[in-house]
Amino acid sequence: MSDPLTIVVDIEGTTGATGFVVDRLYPYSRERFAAWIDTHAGDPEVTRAVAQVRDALGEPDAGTDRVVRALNDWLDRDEKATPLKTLQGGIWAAGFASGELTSHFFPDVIPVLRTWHAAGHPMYVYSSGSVSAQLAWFGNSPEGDLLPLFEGHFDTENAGPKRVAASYEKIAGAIGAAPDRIVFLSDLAAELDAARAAGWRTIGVRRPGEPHYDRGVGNHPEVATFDQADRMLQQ
Ligand SMILES: CSCCC(=O)C(=O)COP(=O)(O)O
Ligand SMILES: [Mg+2]
Repeated sequence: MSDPLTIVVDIEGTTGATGFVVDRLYPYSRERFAAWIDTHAGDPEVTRAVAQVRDALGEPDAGTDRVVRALNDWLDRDEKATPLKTLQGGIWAAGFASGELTSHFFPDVIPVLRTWHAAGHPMYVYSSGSVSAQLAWFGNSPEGDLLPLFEGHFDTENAGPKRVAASYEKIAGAIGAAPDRIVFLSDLAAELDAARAAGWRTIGVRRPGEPHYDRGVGNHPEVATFDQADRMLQQ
């Protein structure tokens, strides 16, 4: 018998509502970028992210105001730029640690994640949200700490962009699993296409009410809930 499939999940639109991220988390970070950058000037993660913003702008001497403007422009366009995600991750992690933020999951998700873990499926997260954001998110769920369910976390910094096949090849190498023994669940066809191009199995999560619903998930096997995904994996 073959090893259990490795399951990799996206966050926004797949395990939780896009609206929660955009309406709750994004404003939370927007209000705090300037103070965060100025009060964490000695933090290497912040220094690196600010340098990446300056590089992207082509303005090596950009001050905090200019950097914050760039971050907010990316937020307005929902551009998943790595330095934006790094800085958001630090700000959100502090918000989760203080109890100001709690994460959000669709009601079908946590029970199925527990079932998959109990059945021996190694599970990972791959999100544009930074690894620090992911750790805070899964560590502070309405049902407590979900981190023990996962073997590891990938983001655009340690794996690369989510619409590029090479990122999935890199993750498969890091996990040490054969590509055709990994299944990726995401709400975005472009991400699923990239995973499939790397040889992964794919499941498109298409939830009524989500902003990407009308776009569909291309020609990937499609579910509306994690219960349906669980049944699909058992076939
Ligand atoms: C707690 S992670 C925050 C979500 C986020 O910032 C994001 O961009 C999610 O994108 P995903 O790749 O999970 O769709
Ligand atoms: Mg998503």
